[in-house]
Amino acid sequence: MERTFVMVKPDGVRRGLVGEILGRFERKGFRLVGLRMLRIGRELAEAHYAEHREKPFFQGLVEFITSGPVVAFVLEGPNAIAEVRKMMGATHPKDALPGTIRGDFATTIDENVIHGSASPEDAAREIALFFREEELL
Ligand SMILES: Nc1ncnc2c1ncn2[C@@H]1O[C@H](COP(=O)(O)OP(=O)(O)OP(=O)(O)O)[C@@H](O)[C@H]1O
Repeated sequence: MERTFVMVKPDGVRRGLVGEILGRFERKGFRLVGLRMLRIGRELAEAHYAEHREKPFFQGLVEFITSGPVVAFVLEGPNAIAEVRKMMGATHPKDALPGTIRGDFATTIDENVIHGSASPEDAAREIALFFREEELL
């Protein structure tokens, strides 16, 4: 059984897509093991996106992810990391197929609605950044 970290970004929350997105993962059969709504601070944003620190879009990315509440959650299930990324669709919505979350709900790369861990190492790091052990049930 594998766990992954997922986050509905500020654009998804603002647009009222939380229920739709959580519902897709629940209907697929993943188990929700942790859930919180929060406004990300600059420090957490920079830690979460540390791998992109040198990229030209880093400042914009931090501004965006701190611009409003996000909904962060942990899902558990077989191959959860890869399956969730499949359901999210490609990072750039222009490449995301209809039927995926980004394919159905996003048009631009800077506001692409959802984040999901890319690897087991990322999942462990991101879950620990957002949740205490006792918050995962
Ligand atoms: N060229 C870009 N311009 C603006 N934002 C970008 C660009 N490339 C990536 N991003 C933003 O940075 C995030 C992380 O990029 P990454 O390449 O890790 O994609 P990802 O792993 O599919 O996305 P995420 O980490 O959000 O799940 C993207 O989701 C997007 O919001």
